[in-house]
Amino acid sequence: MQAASQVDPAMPSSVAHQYLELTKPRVVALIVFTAIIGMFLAVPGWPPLIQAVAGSVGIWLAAGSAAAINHLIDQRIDRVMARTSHRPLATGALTPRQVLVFALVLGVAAMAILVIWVNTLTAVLTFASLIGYAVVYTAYLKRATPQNIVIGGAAGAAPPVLGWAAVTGEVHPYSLLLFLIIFVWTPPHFWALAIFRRDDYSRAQVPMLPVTHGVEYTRWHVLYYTVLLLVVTVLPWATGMSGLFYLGGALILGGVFLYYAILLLQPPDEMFAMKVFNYSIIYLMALFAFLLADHYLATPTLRPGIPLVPVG
Ligand code: HEM
Ligand SMILES: CC(C)=CCC/C(C)=C/CC/C(C)=C/COP(=O)(O)OP(=O)(O)O
Repeated sequence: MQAASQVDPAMPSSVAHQYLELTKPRVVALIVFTAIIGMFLAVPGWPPLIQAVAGSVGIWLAAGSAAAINHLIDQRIDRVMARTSHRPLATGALTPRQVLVFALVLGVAAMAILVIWVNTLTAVLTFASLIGYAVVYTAYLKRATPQNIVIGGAAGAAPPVLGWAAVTGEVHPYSLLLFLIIFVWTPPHFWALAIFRRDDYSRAQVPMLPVTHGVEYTRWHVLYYTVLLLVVTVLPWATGMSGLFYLGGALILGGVFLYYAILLLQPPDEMFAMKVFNYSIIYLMALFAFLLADHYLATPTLRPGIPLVPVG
């Protein structure tokens, strides 16, 4: 079965659809979702409208630009791997020049929007994330070390910090907790998929963990990071950022993730790794939804009252 591909390769696709495909729309949708939750958590009521809307659009365009640059740099790899062989550059539907111009237009528009309507701090941090993913991860780490996605995960984990900074102009310690959650979530998210797609990576000579260290080793590392994730997701409650409603949700979602990770050690079938991968996406979406719901529903008295920073 074809894993989470964004365009059915059997269907004729419009030029607009090909450009959309370059932006990795579903991945970027979840990235922007986490940024928007960061904005809502940053303030007691509603976040300021202009900064919130412009911040979301700017982060979305920047992430789309980074994804398009990833397509450009990864052309050779994408052509070799079954999962990515339908991509616009791999099939020749778009030329490298078209992709470069598109990425530049998105990137420049993102920076202009963030500088003009949001703030310089958000623009600088977003630019750093763009370079972190498009250049540091894609051009270097991905080809250099099986720890590529652990280190490179920092770019994908940045959006809640970007969202928080967009509406407050500061990097708050609480926003770094949200960064930490996505950072620790990334290895089980990706390695589950990489286990299933290991032949693709092996053929493309990309040193992903299941290729360099084997499937068994990778399964254990999915489990280690899932345990760590369960611990890290308690921190928003333990530091007084979120209440018991969030904690309950985090423990249930994390418990299910842990159950999946344990089953993955002796999976019932070959497809099971993809079930873990798919659950990882539902997990992150639901965890951030719990953070948001808790922010508005839970009463402060349900919090343990150990704020990271002095209140007021
Ligand atoms: C270094 C960090 C990451 C790596 C290496 C990674 C890797 C991947 C890969 C290889 C896919 C399959 C894509 C496809 O088949 O087209 C995928 C899918 C996905 N990823 Fe990640 N990911 C990372 C970070 C993130 C982050 C930070 C988010 C969101 C917060 C995210 C959300 C998603 C979603 C929603 C999908 C499903 C896309 C679909 O259904 O087409 N990923 N990821
Ligand atoms: C500005 C900003 C917030 C940037 C966000 C960066 C971003 C778009 C992160 C997405 C992470 C991702 C899909 C990694 C997979 O790349 P891969 O090359 O390993 O996967 P592939 O084989 O599917 O291309």
